[in-house]
Amino acid sequence: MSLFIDSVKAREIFDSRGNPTVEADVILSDGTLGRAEVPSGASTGEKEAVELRDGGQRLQGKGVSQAVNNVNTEINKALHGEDPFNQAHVDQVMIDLDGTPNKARLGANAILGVSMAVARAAAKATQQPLYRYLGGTDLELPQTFHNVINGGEHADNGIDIQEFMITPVERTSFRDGFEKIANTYHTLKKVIEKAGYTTGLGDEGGFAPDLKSSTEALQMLHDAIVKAGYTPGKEIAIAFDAAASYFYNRETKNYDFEGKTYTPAELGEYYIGLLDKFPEIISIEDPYGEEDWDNFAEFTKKYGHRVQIVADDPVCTNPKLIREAIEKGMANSILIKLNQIGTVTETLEAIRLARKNGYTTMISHRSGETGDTFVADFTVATNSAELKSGAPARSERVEKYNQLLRIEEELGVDGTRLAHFPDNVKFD
Ligand SMILES: O=C(O)[C@@H](CO)OP(=O)(O)O
Ligand SMILES: [Mg+2]
Repeated sequence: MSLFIDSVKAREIFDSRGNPTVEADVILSDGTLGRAEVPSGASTGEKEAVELRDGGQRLQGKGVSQAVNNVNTEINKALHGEDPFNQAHVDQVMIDLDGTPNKARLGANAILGVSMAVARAAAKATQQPLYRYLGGTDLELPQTFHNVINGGEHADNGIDIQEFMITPVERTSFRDGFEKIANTYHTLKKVIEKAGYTTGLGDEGGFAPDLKSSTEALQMLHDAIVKAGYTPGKEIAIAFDAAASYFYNRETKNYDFEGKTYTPAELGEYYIGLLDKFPEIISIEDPYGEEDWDNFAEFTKKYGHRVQIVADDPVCTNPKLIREAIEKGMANSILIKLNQIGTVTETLEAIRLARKNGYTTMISHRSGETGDTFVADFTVATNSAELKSGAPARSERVEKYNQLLRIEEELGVDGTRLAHFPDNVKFD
C-alpha cells in the first residue's frame, strides 16, 4: 500500500534570540518522521505572510501556541491520508484551509513548519538526502554570503546598514572558500579590537562594534581581507544589505541615514561612492525602502549593469510581487526566504519566476534561526547559486555551512560543482 500522511503535530520551541517558534512533525503511515523548525525575522517586510503570535500578529517574543494548536487540530485533520510525495497538493490543501491571502488565519509559521516537514518525511521515506529528493541530479554548491558586521535592526550600534557580508570568490572547493571566510572573520576580530572597539556579536553572529559609519565598517572589512592574506575582490568580495526600509522617512520620502538626510538620488550617489572606494563590493540588497519602488527601479536602471541588486522587503518571496517588480525593472536578483511566503511550493515558484526572467536568486536564513539546516539543502536542490546564512560563527548559522560541507562530500569535490559569482550573473 502506498504511503500516506498519518498525522502532523507541532510544539513550541525557541529560536536563537530566545523567542518561541514552531517545530512541526509529520508522521507517515509507515512511521517515518519528518521534522522542521521555523525561523523568524526582525527586519520583516510589510507584505510577508503572517507569523502568527499569541495576542496578535508579528509580536516578537510572544508565544506561538495558537499556531501550534492550528497544526495539531485543523491541519492535522486536513492532511490525514494525503500523499507526502505530492508537495504541491499538500501545500495547496493548507493554503485553501487557511483561506486568507497572507496565511493570517492559521499562521505562515504553522503552515511552513508542516510544509518543510512533509518534504523531509518524503525524502526520508525514499531514503534520499533532502537536497536530492527536492533537486534530483546535476546540483552545485552555492557561493555563500556571510554577515560579519551587524548593524541596523540586528544590533545596538550607530551603523544604519544592516548587514556587511563577505563572500568567497576564487576557491577550489566549498570547504576552501569557507576556510577563507573563517580566517577573514578571525582576522576581522583583531582589526576591530585594535581599533579600540568591542567585539560583541549581533543577531546573525557578526560583530556589532559601535562604529561611527558604514564606511568605517567597509574599511575594516577591506583591511581584514588584506590582513588575512587575500586580495579583496579576487578571493574575498563584499556585499551588503542596507535594509533601507528601516531608515526611510515615510513623511519626507527621504532617507535619514547615520545622522544625515539623503534624497533618494543622493542616497544612490552615496552607494556608488562606496562602490568606487571599495570595488570589491559585488552585491547590494534593499538599497531603497520597501515602498519606494520607483527609486529602487531607477537605481537598478543606472547601476544594475555594475552590481547585483537584490530585492528582499519589497517582494517578500511573493510570486505576485516578484512579477510586478520584474515588470518595473526593479533589482536584478531576488532574496528568497521560505517563511516570507509560507510554503515550499510557493517558494519554488518564486525562484522559477525570478530565474526565468534572468534574475539571480539568493536564498536566505532569518535573523532569528534554529538548528534546522533546511535552507542549505534547499539552496543546493534549487541550484540557487547564492545563500546568505550569517557569520561563520554561532551554531545556528554554522550548522547550515556544515551541512553544505557534508553535501560537498557526497557530491564529490569538483570545481565544476561550485557556483561562482559573477559567472552566474551577467554583469559588465
Ligand atoms: O533582512 C534580511 O535579509 C534578514 C536576514 O538576514 O533579516 P531578518 O530575518 O531580520 O528579516
Ligand atoms: Mg534583507
